Amino acid sequence: MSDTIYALSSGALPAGVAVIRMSGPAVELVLNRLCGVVPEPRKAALKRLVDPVSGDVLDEALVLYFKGPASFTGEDVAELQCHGGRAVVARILDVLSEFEGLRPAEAGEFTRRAFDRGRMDLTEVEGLSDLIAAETEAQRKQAFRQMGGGLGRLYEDWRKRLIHMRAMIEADFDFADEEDVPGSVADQVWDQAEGLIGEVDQHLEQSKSGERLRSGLQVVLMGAPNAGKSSLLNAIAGRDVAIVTEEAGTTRDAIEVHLDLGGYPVTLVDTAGLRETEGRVEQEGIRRAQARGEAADLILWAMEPGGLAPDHSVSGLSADVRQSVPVWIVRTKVDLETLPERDSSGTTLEIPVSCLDKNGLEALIDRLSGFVGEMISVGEAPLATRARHRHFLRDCRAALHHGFTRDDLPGELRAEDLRSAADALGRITGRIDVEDLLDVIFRDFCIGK
Ligand SMILES: Nc1nc2c(ncn2[C@@H]2O[C@H](COP(=O)(O)OP(=O)(O)OP(=O)(O)O)[C@@H](O)[C@H]2O)c(=O)[nH]1
Repeated sequence: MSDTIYALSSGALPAGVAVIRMSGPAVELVLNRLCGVVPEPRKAALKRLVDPVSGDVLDEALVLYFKGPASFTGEDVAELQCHGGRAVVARILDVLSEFEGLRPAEAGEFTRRAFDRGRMDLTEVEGLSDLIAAETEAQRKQAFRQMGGGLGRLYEDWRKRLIHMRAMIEADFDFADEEDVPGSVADQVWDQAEGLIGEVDQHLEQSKSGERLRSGLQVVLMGAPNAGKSSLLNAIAGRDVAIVTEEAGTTRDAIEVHLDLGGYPVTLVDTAGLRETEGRVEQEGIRRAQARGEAADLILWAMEPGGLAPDHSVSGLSADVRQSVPVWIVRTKVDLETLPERDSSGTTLEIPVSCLDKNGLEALIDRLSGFVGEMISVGEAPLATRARHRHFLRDCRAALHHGFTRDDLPGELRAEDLRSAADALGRITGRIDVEDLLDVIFRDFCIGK
């Protein structure tokens, strides 16, 4: 019999209300001892909680009981909605710890029990984790949809189709008689498999947006020392995040701010100015700046009047980065100069900005929002949101493609490819052989969830 677990499931104390949650076989006994009765399932009951040993009244709380399996974990679950004072919560947790068979829950343990009892598949578990971590509206929507099973249903539908295809081929082996047109069932099946390859490809392509939305876009400020990068970061963030001085080489380590641009998450990164230097700390800062630039979704290259463009700077961007990452030139400190007419034939976008009088700032933020909206265009279709999903989708596609193209192989071997493709999808939803993945997935959860 499993332990009964308990934890404070609500946030930091003190708070108006705190929610203490319990799950496991001893829940009914605990409720009987604490409040003298097990309330009717799913009906809130206002009860005095009493320490069964001393008879002290601990608090007056709303008690909710969910009889398993109709509960979040599938076990008997109770929620004590008590006053959110530190001493109140500490005393109730203390009293719970005295019950035999009760112990504090580990991080993510309630959800892990829900998964183990088949209440949620792995994509739903991940959706729940993302929902708790969501910082912007678009992230919230995506996570909520995934938690509701949208993604899991898509993969389950594909998996069932694959199982059906394999069954058709196997039935064909078993009942083949010599008058049948050879290969006709198999041909139909492999036509369907080809269709599924197309669906997987399309899903993988669209899912780039899903992953970007989950993790946020990286916009990295780069340029020569003193070009005005930190000032720009502060101006866009609307607060003093990075230190600004007249001294070149002020910023050493990368500094991040999280922005919500029209509901989409963006991490804006300030980096050390790029130049040749002997200073070991500054060299390390520049190495980190280059690394952030390589991983960026967009580089904003700050260039002060008379400054150097990325291609001409002493320690500018490598050709590789220039090719793979879009770069916008932000002409900083434009309050100091009259902008010369520039040749508009260049392909790099140039945006004039002054952090002193805020000219051009709004236009820059608007352009950024537009860019982010284009990079993360999510529609209503469920999207893969993790590298883990992509990995197994590629395995699925590879197996299907192998079976589809190798018509020189015996039918049994090709049918095996259908099984491998279905198994790869089963690993995404957790129906198949995922023990090794569980610790990684549940590691991100907080206690009480
Ligand atoms: N006039 C004017 N001065 C600015 C503007 N933006 C920044 N500065 C000044 O330029 C200097 C350098 O600004 P920073 O924002 O620290 O530049 P940085 O590129 O982060 O510098 P490093 O950290 O050394 O790489 C400071 O003295 C700022 O006050 C601007 O829009 N107009």
